[in-house]
Amino acid sequence: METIIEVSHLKKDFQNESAIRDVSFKIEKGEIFGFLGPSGSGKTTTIKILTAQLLASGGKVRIFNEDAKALKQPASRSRFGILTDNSGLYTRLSVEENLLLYSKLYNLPESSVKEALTFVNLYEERKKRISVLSKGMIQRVTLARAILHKPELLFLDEPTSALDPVNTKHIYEGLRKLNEMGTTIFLTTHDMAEAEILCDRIAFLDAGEIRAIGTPSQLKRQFGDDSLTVELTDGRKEVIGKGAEDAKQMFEWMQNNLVDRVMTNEPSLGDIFVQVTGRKLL
Ligand SMILES: Nc1ncnc2c1ncn2[C@@H]1O[C@H](COP(=O)(O)OP(=O)(O)OP(=O)(O)O)[C@@H](O)[C@H]1O
Repeated sequence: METIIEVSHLKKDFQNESAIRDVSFKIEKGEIFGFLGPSGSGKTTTIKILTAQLLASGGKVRIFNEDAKALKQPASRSRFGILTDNSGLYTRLSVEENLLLYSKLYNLPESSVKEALTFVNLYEERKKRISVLSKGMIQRVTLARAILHKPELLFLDEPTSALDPVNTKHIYEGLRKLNEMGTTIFLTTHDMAEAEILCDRIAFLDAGEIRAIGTPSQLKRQFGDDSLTVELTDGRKEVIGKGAEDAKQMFEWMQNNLVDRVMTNEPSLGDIFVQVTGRKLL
């Protein structure tokens, strides 16, 4: 396995406030890794440090096995893409003109613009000026710009925060396709469903610290119980475990055709977040 991002003991202090406290994690090539945390937990600060837009107060960040500062070198620029809320688009130019400028910067063929605009479902609106676009459309143009050069590594800060459900689904499908083609993705979100749908692994961030980290199913196993709720045809609801006595009881119900539905009692990511932080993910 090839490690693409390695963060050790990362710290960031702003004046008197500690925004990131001793954060460590590794991301392997081909992963979609999600930083899940409420507002103010340190997601944007982390992504800014990882993309060399902000200096850390302590710790180490290595991207592509080099110090994160190397991302500023022209040779590294084509290896990654970033989506953040500061769009940096030329508002008087059209969607297409903005992307054509970027395609020239990266020496890409013009066809890359059509491909990226189709990816974000904006090809039909390519002639519109940035100044007349909605927030969600601007987010999609910024995403198109981030993926224009099919980077090896993509940083996405809350990629669907301004999108409607149809475009959100479209973007999820596109990101999965990009990932299948080899792009490693680091994304931040406060949307548990998004983390569960997209991410291979998740870190729960709270007040600048990672409280839990793992695949969604590892986290559910670690923090959940493995009981089952059995709904019986006579209307009873019984909770059973996985021991021998419970298995015998289940067998008996099944023999007597009494089982209507069986459901696992695994916790949602939201339940786990409440369990590890003591507060809700809003
Ligand atoms: N430039 C700055 N100066 C001072 N404090 C800052 C600065 N940037 C961030 N902070 C503080 O650091 C903490 C983490 O902020 P950050 O923007 O990383 O959170 P977040 O998880 O991305 O939140 P959101 O989901 O609302 O974007 C917050 O308490 C914020 O006020």
